[in-house]
Amino acid sequence: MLSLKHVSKSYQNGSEVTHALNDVSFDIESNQVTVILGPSGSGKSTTLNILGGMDRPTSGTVTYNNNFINTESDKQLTDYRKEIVGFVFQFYNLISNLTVFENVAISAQLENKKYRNITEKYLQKVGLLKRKNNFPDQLSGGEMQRVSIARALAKSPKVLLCDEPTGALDTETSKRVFEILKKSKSKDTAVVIVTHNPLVAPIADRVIHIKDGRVDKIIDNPSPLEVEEVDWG
Ligand SMILES: Nc1ncnc2c1ncn2[C@@H]1O[C@H](COP(=O)(O)OP(=O)(O)OP(=O)(O)O)[C@@H](O)[C@H]1O
Repeated sequence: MLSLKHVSKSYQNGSEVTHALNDVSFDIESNQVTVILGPSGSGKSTTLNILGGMDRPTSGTVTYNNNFINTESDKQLTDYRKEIVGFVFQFYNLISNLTVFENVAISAQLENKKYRNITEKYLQKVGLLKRKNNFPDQLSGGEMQRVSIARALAKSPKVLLCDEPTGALDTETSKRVFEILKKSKSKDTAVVIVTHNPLVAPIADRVIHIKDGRVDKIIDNPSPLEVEEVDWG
């Protein structure tokens, strides 16, 4: 579905060049949770930005359903981000002067006139319909993250990209978020979770280990664990 082939990415600041990714190749499949795992500075965010069409590789190719997204125009890349990708960020990125309902509705409206029903459906799915008239600062961190997942899902993304989605949450709250993310995979949707936390690996169908900007190993897991079955330490 989504495929990186021989992707390298360098950043140039003045005379200094940082090689963030070196010859990275892997596939992301729908109906799977893929965890991209690696220590700080290993290149995870760079990988996610390239998968999400927010950045282009220095060399190599990125394809979505066999279409090259690395060579597309800015307009096509914007369409890809808008129509195909949903994002979940570590610090939620909710709009503070909009209600929970409005934060999700903005995203639902992008694609459908029935945005009220869609918004309520996904708020229900993350267990927050009754908080729809609250503002983000009236919610806990875990609740804000669940709203941000509802917002991402409301546009029916084919690829849900999550950057350290539980990085700011305690263990119990994180488990609820992972349960929702795990349920979000479908035959039409791939879920990608970027994290430095190796405890997340057992819930994934595929784990891509990144080290020093390279793929260290790729592990396919035919029987991933349920969130409740994992020893979270
Ligand atoms: N815009 C940039 N300009 C220069 N160097 C960059 C830039 N973005 C990332 N880097 C460098 O690329 C390397 C990989 O960074 P990246 O953010 O992808 O790692 P990461 O695994 O996501 O780290 P973390 O878990 O700390 O967020 C690092 O050495 C980083 O300093």
